[in-house]
Amino acid sequence: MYILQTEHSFDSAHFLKGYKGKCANIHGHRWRVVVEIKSDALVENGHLRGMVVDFGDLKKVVKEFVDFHDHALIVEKNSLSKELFNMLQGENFRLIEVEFRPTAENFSKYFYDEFNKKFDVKRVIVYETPNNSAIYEEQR
Ligand SMILES: Nc1nc2c(c(=O)[nH]1)N=C([C@H](O)[C@H](O)COP(=O)(O)OP(=O)(O)OP(=O)(O)O)CN2
Ligand SMILES: [Zn+2]
Repeated sequence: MYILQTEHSFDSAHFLKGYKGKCANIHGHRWRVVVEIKSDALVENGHLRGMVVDFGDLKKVVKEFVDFHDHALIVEKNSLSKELFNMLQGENFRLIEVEFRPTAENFSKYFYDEFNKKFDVKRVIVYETPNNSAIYEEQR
């Protein structure tokens, strides 16, 4: 099996509602998203011969979606009061509401599901800090 790997990072804030510790406060990370795609075969003809996919095409898709999350406050749905949420938006802060608690684990599945729409994804690794990461992959 061939595996291609690419990565892109975004800087954003989050907090973990109900967490007993410092991560309950709004704080930021440089989130590093590593995407691996897999294939048993390579393209046989044409200008992509010998490749799984063109790194350029893979990078473009990963960069575009990951960049959407840059410089935002990522908020789990219903974890802020409607009033505060609206006030922050009223101040033009960029909020991204997600359906999940914004942990590294949940982000790894979130990115896996997104990129798996276009590529055969082996796994996604999300680094929340340089030393801590979560991996999502599906059992075969
Ligand atoms: N399994 C998980 N545990 C934790 C997650 C997570 O996503 N999955 N997230 C957090 C917090 O978001 C937190 O930001 C991480 O904190 P921490 O590991 O303490 O990282 P720091 O680099 O800030 O630690 P220092 O010791 O202050 O350097 C918590 N747990
Ligand atoms: Zn955090």
